[in-house]
Amino acid sequence: MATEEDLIDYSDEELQTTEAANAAAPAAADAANGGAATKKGDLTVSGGRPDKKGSYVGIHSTGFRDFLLKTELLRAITDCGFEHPSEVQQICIPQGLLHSDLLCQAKSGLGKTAVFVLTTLHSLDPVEGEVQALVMCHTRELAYQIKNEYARFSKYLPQVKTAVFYGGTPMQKDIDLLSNKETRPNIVVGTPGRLNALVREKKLSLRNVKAFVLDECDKMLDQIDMRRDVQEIFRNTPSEKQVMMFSATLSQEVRPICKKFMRNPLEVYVDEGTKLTLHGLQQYYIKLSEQEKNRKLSDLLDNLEFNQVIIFVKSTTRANELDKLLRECNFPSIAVHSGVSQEERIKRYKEFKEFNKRICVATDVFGRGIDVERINLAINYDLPGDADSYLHRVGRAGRFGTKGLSISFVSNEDDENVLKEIEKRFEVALPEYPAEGVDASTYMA
Ligand SMILES: Nc1ncnc2c1ncn2[C@@H]1O[C@H](COP(=O)(O)OP(=O)(O)OP(=O)(O)O)[C@@H](O)[C@H]1O
Repeated sequence: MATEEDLIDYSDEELQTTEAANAAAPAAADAANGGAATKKGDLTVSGGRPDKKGSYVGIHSTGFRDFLLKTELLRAITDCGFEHPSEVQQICIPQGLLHSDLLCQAKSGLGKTAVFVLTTLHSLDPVEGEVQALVMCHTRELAYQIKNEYARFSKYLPQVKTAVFYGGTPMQKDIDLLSNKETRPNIVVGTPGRLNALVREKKLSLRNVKAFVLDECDKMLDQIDMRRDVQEIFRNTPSEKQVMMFSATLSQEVRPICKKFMRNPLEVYVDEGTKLTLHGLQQYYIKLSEQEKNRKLSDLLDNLEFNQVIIFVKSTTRANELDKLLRECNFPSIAVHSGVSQEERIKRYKEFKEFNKRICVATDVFGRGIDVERINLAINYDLPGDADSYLHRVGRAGRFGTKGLSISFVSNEDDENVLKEIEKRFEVALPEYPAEGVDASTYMA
């Protein structure tokens, strides 16, 4: 576990020290593991804790029952319609249940959320008034979504209380909930700014925290303000606890930063770019000028079959303008971005998630983590600035191995460079969208 001093700030100098330390750490983990990292399908696995038979990652579980989870959880899993654990769940849930720290990368949409939700719910001893699990992520809608995942899985555990806290809402409501022992949650989900404010004001006590989770951890630790909040919150938790972090993208640079918060974590990585590509997702680009984008988008929406579509733009202004334009053309559109009130944002998120709207124009607030089952078309009206953001965005379509289609508009030299970066990073050739279109049966489930 990193000491407090280690976490004060991440100057370049300090990072070098950490990298040196971490260069030794995997070797130590491998030695304990009896050899090099293990390959499990698309994943490379190392570190972690031994199970009863002394094996580290060779825990063979084909069904959720093999995890020996609480029966209440197994019932909820069945109700959710989950039949088999995904690869990442097979590897990480048993280790999570052994209280091992986890640093986990796996493709978009393959069920990372259930890893920490099930692990924390299984390990939780719901003592009234004790916050035992703390889960943080980078956007308010994602926090809201995670809170709902806890609700789904704790359906048969009525004594477990979960609450979500994020900015843009009256803090007094959070304080009221936390100040009453009877309403105080056992599991807190939230965004770091609000959580840190509650901790600083001594309204949220973290002294009983046993599990500390960061979803989309690379994003959270990349952004300096968020990282500062995360660190401050971390310092207020006991040193003896389980730390788990997740993302579909974990660059070599961010891994040592994540590991500063951990003790001999199980490390799960997708080290080959090709293996981050979603197999069910067809990806194309269209070269066009900025002026041609609206016409092209309208043609695509008219001609393509889709259940729900998410259209990404680069700014709140553009999101509003495009949404307005689409609605004027009678497309059932909705816009989600940081320029609307928080209450309205959640309302729109729900409308889209519940299939009351089929088209969502969004900025990057919806670029990661958001899980809407029926999205099978993702359009980059504006291409993002980097390959990782692209991967997260297109991963909104084709969830949990389903089929999907993504189309990216390329309208200037910067876009062309990003396109090249995407092809290089994920070792894929991104073809031009065919003039004759794409047969719906190839991307519709
Ligand atoms: N074992 C399972 N069987 C069936 N569906 C599952 C299973 N595990 C997760 N899912 C479903 O798959 C979808 C994607 O899961 P989740 O949102 O956790 O993915 P993720 O790995 O966090 O993706 P991202 O990196 O994009 O955030 C969800 O709708 C979830 O309910």
